[in-house]
Amino acid sequence: MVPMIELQAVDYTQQETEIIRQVSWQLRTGEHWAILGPNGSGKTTLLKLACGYEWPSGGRVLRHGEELIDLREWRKRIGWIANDLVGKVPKRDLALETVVTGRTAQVGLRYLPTFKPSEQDFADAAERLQEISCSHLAEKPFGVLSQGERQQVLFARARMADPVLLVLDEPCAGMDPGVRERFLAWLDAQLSKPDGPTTLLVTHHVEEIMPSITHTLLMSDGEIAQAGPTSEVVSKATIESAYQTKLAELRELGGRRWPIWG
Ligand SMILES: Nc1ncnc2c1ncn2[C@@H]1O[C@H](COP(=O)(O)OP(=O)(O)OP(=O)(O)O)[C@@H](O)[C@H]1O
Repeated sequence: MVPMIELQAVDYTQQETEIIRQVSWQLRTGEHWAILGPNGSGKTTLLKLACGYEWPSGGRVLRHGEELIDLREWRKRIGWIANDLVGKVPKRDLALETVVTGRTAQVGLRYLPTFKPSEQDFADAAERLQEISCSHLAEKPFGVLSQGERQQVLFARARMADPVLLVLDEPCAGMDPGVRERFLAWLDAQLSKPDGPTTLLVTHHVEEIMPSITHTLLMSDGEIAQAGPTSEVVSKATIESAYQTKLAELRELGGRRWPIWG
């Protein structure tokens, strides 16, 4: 099978600083990957290169085996759920209205003069919420939702564009442990579905790599330190080396790996 995305010896330099060096990696349709790595190691830059928001300074990025594709069309098929999006959604827009805006690249339904959703758009949005067991959120203003519920609504919104790839950039940042655990259990159930979209999850926390996220890529100082099955990549030695700190133990429990620092 031709990879959905293939990076071949990719370099990325800005202001004479090498941010990404000689990165080669393949993402195949249906795979779910976690992207780990210390602050500033190049995770977001790698995603931007893979998704076509930045151009490499050297090497090649292939999408479905081709280098030259219409990037505007390609980007439309990527659901990128970043935390800055949460801050951009008007608080009084209802969850259903927020999901509807997944048909455009913008948020804020009441402020989009050129986008007048049809009844079918609203019906599709309701279906997206129903698919992920979140119909009860439809009539709630986005501003009153918990952080976990906001991520669920943005997930449904991303699915309005029928994405081939979902990118979740630190979705659990700022969640309390209960909200986080419920969100992760829900996410794991979504990603375990056979028709679930190919997914990349950026996180700083090893225990957020749920069993459905079968592959992990570890960035270190602009290079891939390791990439492959989560069970091989996420080990005590690699985590200690990546974060330059001691682990007393990396405990396996419930299909997840829990670091005990110190
Ligand atoms: N356009 C740019 N110009 C100059 N430096 C940049 C640019 N984009 C990124 N960098 C630098 O490249 C490095 C990698 O940034 P990147 O955002 O990819 O890291 P990250 O692993 O996602 O970090 P974090 O975990 O803190 O979000 C950082 O040192 C950052 O300051």
